[in-house]
Amino acid sequence: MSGSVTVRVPAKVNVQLAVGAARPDGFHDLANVFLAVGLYDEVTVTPADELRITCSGPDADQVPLDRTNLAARAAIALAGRHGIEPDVHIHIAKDIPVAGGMAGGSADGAGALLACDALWGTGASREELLAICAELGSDVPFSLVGGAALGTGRGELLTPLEVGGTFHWVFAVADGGLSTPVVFREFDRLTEGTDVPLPEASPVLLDALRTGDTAALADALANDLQPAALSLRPSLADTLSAGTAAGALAALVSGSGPTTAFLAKDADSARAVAEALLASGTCRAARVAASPAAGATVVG
Ligand SMILES: C[C@@](CO)(OP(=O)(O)O)[C@H](O)COP(=O)(O)OP(=O)(O)OC[C@H]1O[C@@H](n2ccc(N)nc2=O)[C@H](O)[C@@H]1O
Ligand SMILES: Nc1ncnc2c1ncn2[C@@H]1O[C@H](COP(=O)(O)OP(=O)(O)O)[C@@H](O)[C@H]1O
Repeated sequence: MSGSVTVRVPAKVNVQLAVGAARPDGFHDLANVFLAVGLYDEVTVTPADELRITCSGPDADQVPLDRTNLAARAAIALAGRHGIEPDVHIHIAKDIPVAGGMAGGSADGAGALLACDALWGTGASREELLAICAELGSDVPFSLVGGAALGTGRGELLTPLEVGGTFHWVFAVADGGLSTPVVFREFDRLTEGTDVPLPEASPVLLDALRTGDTAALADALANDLQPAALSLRPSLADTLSAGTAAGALAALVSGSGPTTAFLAKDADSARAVAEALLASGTCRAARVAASPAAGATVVG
């Protein structure tokens, strides 16, 4: 066992996030239409005397460097199944906003899993890798597969989706994160006493993805967690308005937030919206990215 393996893993945006009522296990059934976007973390694993994690990048100080890190949990889970010690140095080059509703931790979990599988020669099947991903978190299987997919159950049961074109996005990064369980709890509070419908994917939205129709996708974007994220962070309404005023076709909170996502007509428009968002002072950073993006990929 020698050398290192590096895996590149994309962020995601949820183009539709339909949320059902809370289940007895505390999770919510979802119709979660994931789209991988071209913002990436890179996870590098190198043999070491013991499990160790380091992280670089603008948000590195917000990433846990102990065994709660999803990348560490992935290495431990794979090693445990194959009767080996998870003695690796995991380095995360983090470009995905932390606690931003873009599945950065999930990306690192999927990336570390694929990287350790290659480093250790464990030869895990795709099914085994996906099963470990689902144990790590609801979003982790999608980080492995990328592209676009419908996630049902708590989001971990994936059906790949066809995407017929390139979509151009701007992501406005907020100051500070939002906790995913806290946002789901706020959803429960806001929907208390109402009949929460069973979550279902929108055929119109799936068709817009399949045909690569940006205007139709803009009309169909939907996030049931958005009212909860806005209730917890009312200032996000200003960011959403600033992006649409700058020419975005549509705006929504990405997953549990607080990152906000703006769908643009084309790459030039995306750059203009990003500049206007930054100038508006309603976000910490504005990032441009195209979709779909490939899932976790060994790059070195
Ligand atoms: C909301 C979504 C949308 O894709 O992601 P983010 O926007 O936060 O990235 C996901 O459902 C988040 O997935 P993930 O971040 O993997 O969550 P998990 O670790 O599985 O669960 C964390 C907590 O979120 C809540 N949770 C998560 C998924 C789900 N279907 N129902 C839930 O109620 C539960 O309180 C759970 O304890
Ligand atoms: N590798 C990791 N990168 C980022 N956060 C991680 C990681 N492992 C565990 N976490 C924890 O997961 C929380 C959620 O982070 P993240 O996955 O970036 O956001 P989100 O769930 O909103 O997409 C963080 O606050 C952090 O405590």
